[in-house]
Amino acid sequence: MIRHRPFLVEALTIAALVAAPFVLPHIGFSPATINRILIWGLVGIGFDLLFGYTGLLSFGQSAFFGSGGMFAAYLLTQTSFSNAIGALLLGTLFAGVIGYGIGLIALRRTGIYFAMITVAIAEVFFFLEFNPLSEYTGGENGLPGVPSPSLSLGFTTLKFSSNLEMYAFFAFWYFVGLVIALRIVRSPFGLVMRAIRENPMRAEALGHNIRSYKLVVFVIAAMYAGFGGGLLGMMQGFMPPDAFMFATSGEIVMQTAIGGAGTLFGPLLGAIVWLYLSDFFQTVLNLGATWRLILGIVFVLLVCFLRRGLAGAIADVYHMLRRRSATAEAPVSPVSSIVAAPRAPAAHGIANEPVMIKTTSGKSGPILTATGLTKRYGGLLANSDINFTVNHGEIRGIIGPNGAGKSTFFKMLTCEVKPTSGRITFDGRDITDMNVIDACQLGLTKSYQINQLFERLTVRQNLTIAALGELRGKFRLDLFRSLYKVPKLNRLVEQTAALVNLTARLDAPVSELAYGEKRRLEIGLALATSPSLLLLDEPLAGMSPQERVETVALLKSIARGRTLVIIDHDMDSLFELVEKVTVLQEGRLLVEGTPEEIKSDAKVQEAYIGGVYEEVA
Ligand SMILES: Nc1ncnc2c1ncn2[C@@H]1O[C@H](COP(=O)(O)OP(=O)(O)OP(=O)(O)O)[C@@H](O)[C@H]1O
Repeated sequence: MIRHRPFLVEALTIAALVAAPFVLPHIGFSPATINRILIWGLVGIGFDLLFGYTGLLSFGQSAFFGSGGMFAAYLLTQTSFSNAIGALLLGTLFAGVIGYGIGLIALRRTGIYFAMITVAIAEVFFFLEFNPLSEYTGGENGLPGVPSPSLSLGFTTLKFSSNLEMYAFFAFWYFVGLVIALRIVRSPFGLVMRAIRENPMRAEALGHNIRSYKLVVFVIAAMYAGFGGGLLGMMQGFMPPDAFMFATSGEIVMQTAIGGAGTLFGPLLGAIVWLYLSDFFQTVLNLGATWRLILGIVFVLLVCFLRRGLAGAIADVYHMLRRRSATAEAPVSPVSSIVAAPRAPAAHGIANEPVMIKTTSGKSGPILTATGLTKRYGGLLANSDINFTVNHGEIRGIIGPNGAGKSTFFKMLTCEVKPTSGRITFDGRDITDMNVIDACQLGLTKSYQINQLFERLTVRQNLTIAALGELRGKFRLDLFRSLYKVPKLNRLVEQTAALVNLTARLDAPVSELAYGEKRRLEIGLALATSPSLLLLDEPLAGMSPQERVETVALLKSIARGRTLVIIDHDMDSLFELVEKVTVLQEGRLLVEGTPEEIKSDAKVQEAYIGGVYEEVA
């Protein structure tokens, strides 16, 4: 087991920051380069939260770096404002406000389209700086005369003018930035960020409003960049216009890739390598313009051979050594970053604790009603005029040949896709026009036919992500709250793991699970949202005969006191589980009845002639 050592990372960082200005000059780093590394490292922390933790690749950080820096420099050089730290913070705020506006637009798209929008935004800001706003930014001359940082204590003023004094100032802010980021990644908010990176579709289906989470992270990254821009102006005594250049964004991306994304320290390590090599190639080897070519080749080699970057490689070696030395202990699960997500303390005697996952609690009557449900994909009628009712506490099966429209039907019920016509009522509310996030928050969710897990996280983290949707609602700005401190979280996670028989695998990464275990986790994710109605889409799909027997037994125990609708092609198993069966064929409801009635129904036999039913009947 990996023990979580509080403040170990922080303590090591302080030690490294204190030692760096005395050690690095001996291996060829100039004092100015060391200060620059800290600035890039700090900007990179914000970028890493956005890219490494949330999976959003932005090429627009130069816009915020330049805006925050110019704003602070303008205050200090063109107005009577003389408080250096105040100017830095106002520049940061300015970058955050711009980040909010841009985030609202850019985050409407995902993937490559999001990245391309950020490229365009960086270019727009570069143009604005040089042309319409040159009166404020100095255009191609930038803003000269930015004072070095100082701090007024009332009785005296601390000035940070020499390289070493400036280093102390920058190192302090780097540390503050790091501590803030560490708090964020260790919070419930931080775990949702990783869920978005791994599988945004599933994060939404588990009730998280991922658009709001992404916007907050985008603003945070913009603020880190804006603060770094302010520091750059103070370090150089001049705010350069090239802060706005696209190359600035590119360097942040490359340094993070070299150092290792999703580690927080990666950008700093990347900056060390990048700036050292660029200094070395230019000033020591006098390579002229060729230095860019060599640096490019080094970048390609590093990224190809260290796919998780330097920080990832260091973490891998560290965990390998720990695994070797801990032969007597249970196998250690590799973590995906230097900063392992905190492990909640183990629950004791969970059998005696109050049950966190909702059961039907004695309600009766319909929980879900679908009326005239129809879904058309272009010319194809996937579902046609389906009327369907499920009562509280009922276990319903849905069968039908391949392509009968079963999965489409589930997608409409959970509000993943909008029906072309018809209405859906859940627990007395019309949910037809609702989205999947709100449907999950209401207590309606499903497990997927093809696993939709958070592959690079552990089983515990997977279940925690699902439980957080239930316990925190669709969005909460708990950036600085510890995961340990979310009430009831640990109990809900442990009880869900027990229900799907994964207690012994809680700290294993999903990528190490056997297929049958992954299928159980798929069900566990849906269960951890504590649904009032759980839809299971082919829970037995792809399982071996032995796994099927075990999973059917598991489903029987889950079914107790719950309302379930289960789709499966394995009719023997399904008929063992359910009280009533609905048969779909070619998008239409063919017939409903008990398993016995369905087995002997002529229409069903005809629908399946030559198909699955004939084989199992
Ligand atoms: N997004 C989509 N766009 C276009 N057609 C779709 C889409 N999703 C499903 N379909 C079509 O709708 C029909 C019903 O598909 P659906 O997946 O709901 O069937 P199913 O009964 O779940 O099948 P299976 O048992 O093979 O999973 C199929 O013809 C399928 O090709």
